[in-house]
Amino acid sequence: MPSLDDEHFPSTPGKVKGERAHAMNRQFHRCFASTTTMFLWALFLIALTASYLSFQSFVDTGSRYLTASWGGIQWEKQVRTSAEIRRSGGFSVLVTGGAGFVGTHVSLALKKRGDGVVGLDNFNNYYDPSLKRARKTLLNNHGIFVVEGDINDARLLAKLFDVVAFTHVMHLAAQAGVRYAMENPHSYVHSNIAGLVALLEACKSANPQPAVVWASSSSVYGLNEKVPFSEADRTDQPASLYAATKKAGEEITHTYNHIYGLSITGLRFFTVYGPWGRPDMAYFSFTRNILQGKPITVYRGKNRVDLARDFTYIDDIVKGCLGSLDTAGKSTGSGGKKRGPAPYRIFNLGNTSPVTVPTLVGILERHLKMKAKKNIVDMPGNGDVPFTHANISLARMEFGYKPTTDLQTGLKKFVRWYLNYYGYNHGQSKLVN
Ligand SMILES: O=C(O)[C@H]1O[C@H](OP(=O)(O)OP(=O)(O)OC[C@H]2O[C@@H](n3ccc(=O)[nH]c3=O)[C@H](O)[C@@H]2O)[C@H](O)[C@@H](O)[C@@H]1O
Repeated sequence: MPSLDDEHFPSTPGKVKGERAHAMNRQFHRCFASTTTMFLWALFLIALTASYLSFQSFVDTGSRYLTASWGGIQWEKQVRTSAEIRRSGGFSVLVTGGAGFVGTHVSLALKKRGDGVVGLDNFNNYYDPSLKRARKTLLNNHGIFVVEGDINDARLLAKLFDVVAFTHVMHLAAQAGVRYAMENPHSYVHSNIAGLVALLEACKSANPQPAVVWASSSSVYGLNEKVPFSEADRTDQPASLYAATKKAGEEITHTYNHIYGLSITGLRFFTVYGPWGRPDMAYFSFTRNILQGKPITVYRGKNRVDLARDFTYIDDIVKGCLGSLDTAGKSTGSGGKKRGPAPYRIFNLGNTSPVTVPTLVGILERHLKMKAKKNIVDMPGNGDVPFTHANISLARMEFGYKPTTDLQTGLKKFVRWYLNYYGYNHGQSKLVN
């Protein structure tokens, strides 16, 4: 049986040898030529990719400089002027989340008493950014400059500390909202973990180091059932990713206090509400829906028990924030080196009188003079906790914290603001959320 080779090659042995060698030579050349071509092509493609990437980074860098909303002599002047202290013994405070709900109120209160204030806000679209812009205008009208930028931008933070020797940082920038964490978990890690670390890095390196007061949350109590919630209670059972990032923040700030001597105060806010509030919160979205004649969803706990919150009015929270700043105590480090122990404190800032969600709806109905269309549904497993209730004795002892506004009074002020801000067209033209 002829082999395959015999079929392909002539039968004369000598010739076969020469022909075969020639053929193999040709094969080799062809092969070599095609390898070289492939190699050249590969080189060409690598060069093309590299030049594309460097072009992209050139475009990015270029556009960063073209579109950067910070930097320059005029910008620095605005920052410096805004940070000017106008009372003896006053502070210069960097307020992160400056165009946020609590940030706006705290900034105004600080400015009013003569402290210097610079806001920092990234104006993200978690909720209607036009509300944040309106708050910014309000702040500008009171001589407060709000820098547009992200707490994750280390260069911006370094620049701010370069321009102003901030005595305090009121850190309120965060991804808020308990239930949204299921939709966009990474935004919580980005702002509440990475952003917090970026901020603490800047604070620890600053010379002098500022004292840091920052917003933790009542949600850290998670599945804790002991009431009222005291600072020493368990906080190792968070019910939502949001709560977990706030709890992580308490641990992270502790390490910066321990290693670098940063003065740290964490404030556990309890469901803060009021004028200029957050449209994603229940009292706000209920008001909008009631005015628009749309239904509202009222969650109900296990065994048909109503959910309850220790709703806390914004003016009381502001007093708590200022009291915390006033008693913060100094950071001890400088240039990233600890010089001695610094204070590390955590306080509840609540109202101490929980109110059920249906009662909240009833109060809104009375203030709005309209009936709500209620859909009552069992609380979905979305990170919510059935109730919150603050023990505030620690804050009372430390800086005389004493909330004075009940929900009825506070919601009346909120509704007045809401109607004034959105008008009687039920907010349809202004609200996005
Ligand atoms: O105290 C806190 O630490 C937290 O307070 C609020 O979180 P939450 O108490 O859940 O506030 P809302 O979203 O306004 O909800 C209030 C109550 O209304 C209920 N609710 C909410 C939305 C809704 O459509 N229906 C409804 O019944 C919730 O279950 C909850 O019991 C804030 O949104 C958080 O950012 C903050 O950290």
